[in-house]
Amino acid sequence: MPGHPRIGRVRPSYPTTPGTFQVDLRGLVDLLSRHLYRSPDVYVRELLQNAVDAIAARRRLEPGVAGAVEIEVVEPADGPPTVVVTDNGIGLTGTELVELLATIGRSSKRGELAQHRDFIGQFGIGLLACFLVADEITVVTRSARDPDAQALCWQGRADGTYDITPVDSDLTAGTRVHLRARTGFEHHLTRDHVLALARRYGGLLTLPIRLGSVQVNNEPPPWDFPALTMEHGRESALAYASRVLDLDPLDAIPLHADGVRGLAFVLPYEPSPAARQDHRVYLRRMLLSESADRLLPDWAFFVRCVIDADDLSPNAARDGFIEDERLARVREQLGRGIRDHLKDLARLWPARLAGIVATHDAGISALAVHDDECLLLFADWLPVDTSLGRMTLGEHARRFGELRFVRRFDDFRQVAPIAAAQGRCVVNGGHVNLSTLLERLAVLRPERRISELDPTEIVDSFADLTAEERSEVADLVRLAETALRSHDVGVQVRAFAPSQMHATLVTNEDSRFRRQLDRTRSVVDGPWSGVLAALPTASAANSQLCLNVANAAVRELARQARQGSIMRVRRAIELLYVQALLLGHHPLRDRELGLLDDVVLGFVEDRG
Ligand SMILES: Nc1ncnc2c1ncn2[C@@H]1O[C@H](COP(=O)(O)OP(=O)(O)OP(=O)(O)O)[C@@H](O)[C@H]1O
Repeated sequence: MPGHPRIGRVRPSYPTTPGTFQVDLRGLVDLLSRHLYRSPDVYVRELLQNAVDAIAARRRLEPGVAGAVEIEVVEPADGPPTVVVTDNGIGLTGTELVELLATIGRSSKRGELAQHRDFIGQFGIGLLACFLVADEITVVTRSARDPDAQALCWQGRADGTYDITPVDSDLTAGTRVHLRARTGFEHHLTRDHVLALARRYGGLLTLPIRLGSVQVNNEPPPWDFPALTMEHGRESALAYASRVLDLDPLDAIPLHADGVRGLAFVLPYEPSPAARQDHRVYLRRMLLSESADRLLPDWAFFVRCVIDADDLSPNAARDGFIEDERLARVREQLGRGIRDHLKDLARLWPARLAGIVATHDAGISALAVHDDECLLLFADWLPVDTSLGRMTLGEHARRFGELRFVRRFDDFRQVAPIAAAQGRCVVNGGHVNLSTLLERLAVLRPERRISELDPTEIVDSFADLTAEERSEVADLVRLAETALRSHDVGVQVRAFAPSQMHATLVTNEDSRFRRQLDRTRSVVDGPWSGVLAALPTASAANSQLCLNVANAAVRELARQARQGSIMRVRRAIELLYVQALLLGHHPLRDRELGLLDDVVLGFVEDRG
């Protein structure tokens, strides 16, 4: 029938009964090497881990058995190097060889046994890492479960085939894994390389691990150093960081959490905000990763730590832990430990804490914007620029009590010399995030009396002139007002320090916006020019040129104004206005540029 497939009687070329998945082992190993493991070197970690787990399993059977792992490297002159790893662990029976070694994803360390958490492995894929460096894995094993067990040899090949044969072996109980380097991977199996890898991965294991006659693990773990509050412990920790992490840290912090111990080192440089947290993590004293992330709260970006965990679950790539409740709890506890240590520093070694915050203030500030806890922890140690120099917020609070800040860098530049001459401390809130942090701190710590300062307040605080002084400058004010009327600027005369300053231009937020708008109007064409033209222009009420009668040149100008030197005074006023604009980093509009041009031309012509 058209449109319907025909059911024919021809036998199909594929099996029609239920089957089992087949695995293309080479494809799987390629996948692991490219996407799961960072380097073929992980094969040493997987072999050591299996040996340690096998000894743990044997100890369940025979508590107190002395475990040991031997590594041997054979480097023949005319062939690829071979690595042999021997343990005296539980060994494997013939059935276990088929079920566990030859079944990908099958592990003896899951289920009921895993509850005891003696084992490091759990996924049943670790042994495959050996195929990254060898085409064949040979396992000779004798099970410790049966005193009469026969030694067996399992040979697994990268093409997915294996065979098992009984063999004669000197192995009493345990397992011996032989690997011969694949072409192109010889380097990974050379003696020096294997020794370095064994030290890296197994250097802190408690079981004796030997490569030939060399004991691989003879170092105490860093978390066993004497208390870091004791100078000796601190020195050992810092020396460890320099030797193992290639780091010269600002401080070492002891870490403790449920089933976790370790040290955190404060970085001596500012890490990029996007950088990963590269922590060195051990699982039951076996190195899991040197670049684990997400172990600490985000705010602790300035430390790098070394930890050993009993109970956290590694991810399949073994470059970190699985994100679960246990990890979340440990992260919280480690964060608390770091915070407590910093609080202790504030009390006992304030100079050390000041050094830490001085190095990491940009990152700390960025984080504190969203994290009140971080803000409160570090606030007193954050450095700020003030009209009286750089100091920490804590020092500011001790010296001045109340804190006044200006929001913009340009306002600070304008206000700082005047405030400094008056002995007033004004904080520059123009640094990234600082005014936001100060506003938040004002809410969190109201007793600190933190508030924004409008730059016009500075002028308002200048003492008024006496009646006599006022009459002396009356002509100057009149002339100046006339000269600047077309620029929408009012004029005041006051006496203020520093006396070298001729004048200051005081503007508020509104006039700054309008000034910016005026400037934009002059450069915008097209449909927007009509919209911009309809907006109001800057008004005199918002900008005030405050002339400083304490300045000798301004007093001379007042004298010349009284004598009627109208043009000269006018030109000088215009010059002082443009100078004040430039000092305050105000954008110059076209007419102010024209003014500057006129003034310069006037001087040139006078000279001519
Ligand atoms: N040296 C050994 N002694 C005894 N049994 C072993 C040894 N090496 C491997 N096995 C057995 O083979 C199984 C598979 O090992 P494999 O390394 O592939 O995975 P795993 O260690 O269970 O888990 P993971 O993938 O997390 O490492 C193990 O669960 C264990 O039962």
